Amino acid sequence: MTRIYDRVALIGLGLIASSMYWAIKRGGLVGEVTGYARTEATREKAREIGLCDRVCDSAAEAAEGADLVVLCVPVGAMGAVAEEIAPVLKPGATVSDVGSVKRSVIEAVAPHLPEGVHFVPAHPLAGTEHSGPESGFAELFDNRWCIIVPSDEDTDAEAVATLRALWEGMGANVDEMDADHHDLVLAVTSHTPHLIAYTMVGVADDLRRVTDSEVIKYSAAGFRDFTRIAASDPTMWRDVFLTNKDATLEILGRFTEELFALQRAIRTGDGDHLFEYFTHTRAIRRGIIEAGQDTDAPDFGRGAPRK
Ligand SMILES: NC(=O)c1ccc[n+]([C@@H]2O[C@H](COP(=O)([O-])OP(=O)(O)OC[C@H]3O[C@@H](n4cnc5c(N)ncnc54)[C@H](O)[C@@H]3O)[C@@H](O)[C@H]2O)c1
Ligand SMILES: O=C(O)C(=O)C[C@]1(C(=O)O)C=C[C@@H](O)C=C1
Repeated sequence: MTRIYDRVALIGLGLIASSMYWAIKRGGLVGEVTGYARTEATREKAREIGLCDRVCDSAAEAAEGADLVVLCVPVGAMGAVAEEIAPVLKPGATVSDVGSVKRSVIEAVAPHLPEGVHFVPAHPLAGTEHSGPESGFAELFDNRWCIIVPSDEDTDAEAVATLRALWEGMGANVDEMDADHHDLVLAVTSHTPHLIAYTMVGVADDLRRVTDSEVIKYSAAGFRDFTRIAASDPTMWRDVFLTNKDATLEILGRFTEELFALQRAIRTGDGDHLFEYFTHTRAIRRGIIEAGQDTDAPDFGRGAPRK
C-alpha cells in the first residue's frame, strides 16, 4: 500500500470515476476520496453502495482542499465544472480529467484554473458500454493504457510524475502524448469505429422492417460486437464527435474512400482486390497479437504451428 495523494476529488460519478474509486481502494493509494454527482439520485446511489469516502452536494465542496481533482464528466461539460471549482482549488493542487478528447478539454478547462494549480489531462483507454455509478469495477484499468497529455511544455514534472504513479497504482500502463496527436490516434482507434458501429446498428434497424426480428435472432458475433459498442452512452459520444470534429472527419473521409474501393471491387467482381485487401488486414491483426498487444484476444490457433 503506497499512499500517493492525501485527498482526491472525483467529479461526475459514472463508469470511470467509480472504477477509479474501487481501484484506488484496492491499492490503498489515497487517504480520502470525495465525490460529487450532478443529480441527487446519483449521489444517493453512491452513498448507498459506498462509492467515495464522502459524497458532497456540490463540485466545489468536493474539490475544496483536494490535492488532486479529476473531472470525470462528458467532454462537453468539462469547462463549466472547471469554472465552478476554480475558486476553491488549493494552491499546488493538480486538476486532471479522463475525457476521451484532449485538445478541446485543454481549451475549455485551462483558462479557468488559477495560477499555482497544475493541469495534467489524462485519458484511460479502457471502458465498457455501461455507464453510471454502479457500472465501475476495480480491474477496469488493469493492463490498459492511460495517456497523460501535459497541457503545455511548462507542466510541472512532479505533478505529472505523481499522477502517473496514481494511474500505475490503479493498474494502468502510462504513456505521454501531445494533445493533437492523441486526438488523431483516438479518431482512428476509437471514435470512428464507434461511429461505424452506431451506423451499422442503425442500418440493421432499418432492415428490421423487412426481416422482422431475424436481424437480432441470427446476428453473428461481428454484429453483436457492433450492438454492444452502439449501446454506449449517447451524451458521451455526442460530445466526442462534436469536440474531435476535424480528426474524426479526416479519418471518416479516408474510410469512405476505402469503402468505395471495396464497393467497386464487389460490383466489378474484382476478387483479387478483395483477397489482397483482406490478406493485408489479417496480417495487421496477427501482428498486433504477436506483439502481445491484445490482451483480450482469444487463444484460437495460437498453439498451432504456422507456416
Ligand atoms: N465510457 C468509456 O468507455 C470511457 C473511457 C475512457 C474515458 N471516458 C471519458 O470519461 C468521462 C466520463 O465517462 P463515463 O463513461 O464515466 O460516463 P458516465 O455517463 O458513466 O458518467 C458521467 C457522469 O458525469 C455526470 N455529468 C454529466 N453531465 C454533467 C454536467 N454537465 N455536470 C456535472 N456532471 C455531469 C453524469 O451525471 C455522470 O454521473 C467522459 O469524458 C468520457 O469521454 C469514457
Ligand atoms: O471497450 C469499450 O467499450 C470502449 O469503447 C472503450 C473505449 C474504446 O474505444 O476503446 C471507448 C472510449 C474511450 O475513450 C476509451 C476506451
